[in-house]
Amino acid sequence: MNSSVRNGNSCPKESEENGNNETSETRYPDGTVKLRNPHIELMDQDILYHIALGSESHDLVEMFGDVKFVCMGGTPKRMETFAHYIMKEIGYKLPTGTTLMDISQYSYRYSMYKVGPVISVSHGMGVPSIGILLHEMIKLMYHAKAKDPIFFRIGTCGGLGLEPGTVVISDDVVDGLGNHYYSVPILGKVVKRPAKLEKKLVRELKALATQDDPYDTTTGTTMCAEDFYEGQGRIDGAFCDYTEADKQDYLENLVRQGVKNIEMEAVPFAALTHQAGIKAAIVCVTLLNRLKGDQVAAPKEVMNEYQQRPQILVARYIKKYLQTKGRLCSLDGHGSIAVKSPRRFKLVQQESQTFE
Ligand SMILES: O=P(O)(O)O[C@@H]1C[C@H](O)[C@@H](CO)O1
Ligand SMILES: O=c1cc[nH]c(=O)[nH]1
Repeated sequence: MNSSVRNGNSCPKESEENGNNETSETRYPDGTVKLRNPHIELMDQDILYHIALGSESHDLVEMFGDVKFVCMGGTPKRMETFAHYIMKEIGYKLPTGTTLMDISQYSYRYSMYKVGPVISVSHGMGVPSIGILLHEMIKLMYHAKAKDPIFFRIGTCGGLGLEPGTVVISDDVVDGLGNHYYSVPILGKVVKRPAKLEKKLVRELKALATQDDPYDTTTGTTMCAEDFYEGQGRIDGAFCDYTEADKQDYLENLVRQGVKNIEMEAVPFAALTHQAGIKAAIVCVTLLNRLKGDQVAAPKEVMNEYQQRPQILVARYIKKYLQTKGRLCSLDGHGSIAVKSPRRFKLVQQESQTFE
């Protein structure tokens, strides 16, 4: 098949690309998500196959209408852990005798938990896997009529010149060719979707890192690779046709271009949330310094502790947001929010930045 590049029409015009593409094209005035797909509303039902939900089989407004945050990360275990952690952090109480359930368990693909206004969902590894999940999560937010949802990726990565365990908030993303867009072959042509993250959200997250954190939190460009081994310049895959020196040159060149970390989902995550007009951020912890090696060799306990770090930062954001909105957190255990009178917390007073 002849593959050509479809330009222009597929990329929003520059005027649409300020901020997070929050134009009348991407949001309804009440903050609910607008789908840029005319076919969906003409369908009798929309089956969200990979998360085991459907617009007719489930009351999605009742189940998910209160969602404010969609947090995703690679593994089901991390996202189950995050669900329990955020439950404690926001003071959410489950009804007596109940436990958290994996809402998508019968998809046998992704795992999803809901804790009041927070969804915690696994996305698997790599671009196609997170791409499919993003289509279905964006449609879920649309069907649920959730207002102004914010998406987070809570991930792991390889660092470039950073101490292992450093938290990186992505302020830009590139693919393995240095492109700032998501290239998707559609109907035999490559469509380019700008991969953009909202800078304000990056600054708000960075401001939540404290001097007391026993690790660094930094911002920078994230490279999204198509593969863990050769795609990230490793020499320990099943195949390798380059030398250690070639690899070192490549990684050092990335550093000169401002790349701080390498993972495998940043580009579709930034592009599809941007396309949907959804605020989004990527927070990853480095498991190793790629300038010093390829093997992920940290012991399990160390790795588990590292993985909590992005969760801690995102939980601070969620707590602060709910505090600022006066919604922390007399949750009644049924997914609805009983609003408490707003309290101004020390953290809110200390920070000069406010949430919209
Ligand atoms: O969120 P995770 O830890 O899955 O992110 C990175 C990128 C790939 O999915 C995976 C490779 O080990 O880890
Ligand atoms: O080096 C690493 C570590 C975690 N995840 C990646 O994609 N790369």
